[in-house]
Amino acid sequence: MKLHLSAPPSNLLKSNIEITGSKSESNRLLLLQALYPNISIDNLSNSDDAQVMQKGLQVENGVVDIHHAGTAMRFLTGYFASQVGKEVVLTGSKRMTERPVKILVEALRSLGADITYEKEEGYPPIKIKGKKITKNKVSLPADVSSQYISSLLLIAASLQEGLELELVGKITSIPYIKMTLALLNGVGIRTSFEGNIIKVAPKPNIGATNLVVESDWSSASYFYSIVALCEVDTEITLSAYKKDSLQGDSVLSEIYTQFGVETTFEKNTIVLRKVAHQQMTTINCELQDAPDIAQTIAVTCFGLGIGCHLTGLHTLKIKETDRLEALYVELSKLGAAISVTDNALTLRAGNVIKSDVAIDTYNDHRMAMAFAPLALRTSILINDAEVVSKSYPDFWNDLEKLQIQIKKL
Ligand SMILES: O=C(O)C1=C[C@@H](OP(=O)(O)O)[C@@H](O)[C@H](O)C1
Ligand SMILES: C=C(OP(=O)(O)O)C(=O)O
Repeated sequence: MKLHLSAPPSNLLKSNIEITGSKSESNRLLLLQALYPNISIDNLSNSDDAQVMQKGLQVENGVVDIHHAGTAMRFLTGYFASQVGKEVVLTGSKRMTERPVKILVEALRSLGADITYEKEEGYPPIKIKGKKITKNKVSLPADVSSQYISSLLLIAASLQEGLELELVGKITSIPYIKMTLALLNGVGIRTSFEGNIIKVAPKPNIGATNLVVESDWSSASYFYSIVALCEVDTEITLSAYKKDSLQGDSVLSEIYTQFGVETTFEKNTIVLRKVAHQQMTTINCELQDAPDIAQTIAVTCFGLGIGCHLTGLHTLKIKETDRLEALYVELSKLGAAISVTDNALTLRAGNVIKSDVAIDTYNDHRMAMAFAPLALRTSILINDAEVVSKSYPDFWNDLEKLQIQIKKL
């Protein structure tokens, strides 16, 4: 599906949007619920990734296809490795077979798990024969993906002796590890995280516990970008959010003050308001803790004609696509002066934005959603726009509630 997006010349918006639960929190809680059936969950994510996770958890034997869902791939690897009597082949989309799992597989093997590669060493598909895991100490590199660590932490309390992890190297995407620990604590599991050691105490059972998932902050990022690109007094209200979020991407509320977006927490909503402000020429942003909002921020800067230097982006190359390369190609098509390295992106201030450029999305939901707000500055086309369903199936419907005109071509 190819979409043509445009907006009327005056863009002063006022709107309310409801976003469903965080896909990261949802996929963690779904796994915990499979281990501890007394857990109930409200405001689950309606994303494809949460759906494949739910389906995957129901499989006892056979093939589990998690499509593009990185968290499902990594979290289910730990889950099936520790489920005695279950035997599955875990696989996914073509891109998923290029996203590494070796660090996690080696950590699980050193704990006694039975996992073998079906094709290429280090990558899905993998065959997992569930085993009782009795060892309780493992050390693993922490600088490639936090999802390997979360995967181990999520099964940790269900193991006989609990688990102690030693994290080696610079720890990446730390808020996601802290989110996992906070959710474990939320269901009554004891944990500690000191220096590079994480300990999780064993917990065979959990009593009736209800958890409400906060809505997805990464999805909120596209509305931050829209408000930044709109006129003063534009106001978008998003629900349901809270100030003490577990999601690292909530740092958006601070980052976007630089673009004149003010956030107010009112009851269970956030109100994003465009205010008059001094526009900067260039911003610097370290995103090691919030890699999923890099694309949104780069495009906002381009739309505003602001330069940026974004760092801490080393994990972007192994996500749904090589996001650094994809940003380089697509922003260049629009007229940007951009350069990227293996872990950083630099955009020069003051570009003219070319009209009617068709943005390729590379099977990456965030490419489609990050570029959509540019419709407020010029008309733009989005190729394979259905990719958004990975995290935000209602995205285009919600965009239509704003004054963005969407035509299917
Ligand atoms: O644990 C999670 O829910 C996630 C962790 C991050 O991955 P990395 O730790 O691989 O950066 C993030 O990019 C991903 O969208 C979700
Ligand atoms: C990287 C992402 O997801 P995952 O790694 O879970 O596929 C994302 O949603 O931006």
